Amino acid sequence: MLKIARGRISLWAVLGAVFFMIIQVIANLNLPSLTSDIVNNGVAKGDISYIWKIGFEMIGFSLLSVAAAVLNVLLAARSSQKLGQNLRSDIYSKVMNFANDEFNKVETSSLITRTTNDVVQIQNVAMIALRMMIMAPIMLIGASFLAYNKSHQLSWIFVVSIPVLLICIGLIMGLAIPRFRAMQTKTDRLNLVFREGLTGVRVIRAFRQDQFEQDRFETANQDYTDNSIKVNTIVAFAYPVMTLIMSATNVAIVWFGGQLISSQAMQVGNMIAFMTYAMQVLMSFMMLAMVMAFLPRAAASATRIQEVLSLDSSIKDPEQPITPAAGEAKQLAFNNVEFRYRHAEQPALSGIDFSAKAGQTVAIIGGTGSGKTTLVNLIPRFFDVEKGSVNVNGVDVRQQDVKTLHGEVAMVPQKATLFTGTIRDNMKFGKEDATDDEIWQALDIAQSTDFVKEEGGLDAHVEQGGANFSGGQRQRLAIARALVKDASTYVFDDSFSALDFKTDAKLRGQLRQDKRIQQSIVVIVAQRIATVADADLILVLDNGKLVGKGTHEELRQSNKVYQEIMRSQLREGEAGL
Ligand SMILES: Nc1ncnc2c1ncn2[C@@H]1O[C@H](COP(=O)(O)OP(=O)(O)OP(=O)(O)O)[C@@H](O)[C@H]1O
Repeated sequence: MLKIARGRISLWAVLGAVFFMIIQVIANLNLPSLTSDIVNNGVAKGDISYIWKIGFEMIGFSLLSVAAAVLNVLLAARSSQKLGQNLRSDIYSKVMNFANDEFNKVETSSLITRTTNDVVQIQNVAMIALRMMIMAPIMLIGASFLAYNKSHQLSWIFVVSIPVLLICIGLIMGLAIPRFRAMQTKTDRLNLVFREGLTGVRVIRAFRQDQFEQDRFETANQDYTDNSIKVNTIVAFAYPVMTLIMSATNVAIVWFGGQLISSQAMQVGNMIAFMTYAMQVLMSFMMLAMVMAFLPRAAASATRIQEVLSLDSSIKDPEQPITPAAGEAKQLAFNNVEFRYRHAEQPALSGIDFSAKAGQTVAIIGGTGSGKTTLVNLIPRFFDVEKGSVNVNGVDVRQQDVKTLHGEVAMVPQKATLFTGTIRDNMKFGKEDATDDEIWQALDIAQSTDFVKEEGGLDAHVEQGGANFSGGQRQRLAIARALVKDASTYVFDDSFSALDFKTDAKLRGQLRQDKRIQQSIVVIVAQRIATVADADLILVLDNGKLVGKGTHEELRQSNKVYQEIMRSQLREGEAGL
């Protein structure tokens, strides 16, 4: 836990909090002694001026204690909130730099729990640490010593009450701690089921799985609730037990103290002070117990946060990045590439070898799961190849600065993702200073002008994930967003499949005529022969292997897989040729 706090919490604020806490405890420890003085020497002897004098001293210590407590709380609250803020920022920027592999290691829902709930646990424990964890030991030692000083004869009461208290605390904590620990994993599960239900709500309805999903959520919810109820019941049980022990201690002090007073072996003031110190001793144990209850849960949270923070992105910048020479003709080359997903037995791609230069279009066609998406994901180095190399503009992608490389590749992923904001905000994603003219031009090529105008132009609102647009419209907006960016390679991963034949053809026609695109390389992943037919180079993939490479005419005449795809589409009247 200390590891994740290091560097994220201000040392000065912590030292300040500790300092004021020490002042508060010293002031609190002085008050019972002054009470005993006022009773023994003032009240008992009727010395009014002594009562005034000690009374003022007591007011002074009380004010000092309050002021120190306020300053301690302020500093502790500030430090713990800052710690939480820094942790959230660090987790977020770490996750943003994750490669695809790391997302497979930690579930997205768990990442959200770790950034929110787990961080709150750390904040809470930091707050408690800066108050109770400092206060309890000082108060325990100070109060025990002062109580013994006030009355040696009554000190044996501690010998009974402290072990009884410790046994009760031990039993309660023994029952509560494992359940406290389980809270985080149960929160994870609850979030996972809730998130899946939310994102898949339409599918759930369409498959009439509402009841199944509801039951699944209820099970997770019930599990979480049962655990919370158990924890709270145990903790609630602690309160009356502690009060009982404290009351019993008080009764014992009054009983035996009274006998000592009547035999003139003790003064009344000393008994009152002893009683207060006894309460402070027992309170210290209770505070320590509370800290112990919070610590395991926070320790579990700290481990979960540390797991994320220590995950190193598998895609790293090289020590000495090579920047492709400016002004040279753009090019893209795959040199005998082999790639395997982590833990996969078979390579997802092997023997991929092709190259393209500025102005050319490379199309990739193949059946479902043949490796098309995997291939294009290697261009912006979302994964590293196992053998061979991927070169963008003449330099191996592994030797380039990752951010610079991403600047060179404009990608339209298979699943179009838009962000909350306006259409303009979304369009500027790849080029912050894009002008409205540039945006309209990109929207025009992407065949989106009409519906964007209908929606209210560039200021039209885009809901979360682009929910207020149809699948085809989202796809076109994602295409336009990529076109706004100045890149040397434009990748369209099955982006035209949601378009009808006519729009698809029009879009590709306009793409070919665009001056900027003419100086770049276009990579199109498609299922339809019509979409790939006019490409300069068509790659035919089958089961991760490159089984055909050439133009439409060449492949049509000699490539069996290509011919089979053509035949199946002609049968279905889909080829559009
Ligand atoms: N993250 C992943 N981890 C492990 N295996 C994966 C992963 N993504 C894809 N694969 C596997 O790699 C192979 C190629 O998948 P890929 O998504 O590249 O195919 P595709 O040709 O794009 O398919 P589609 O046309 O259906 O999108 C498949 O067998 C798939 O199961």
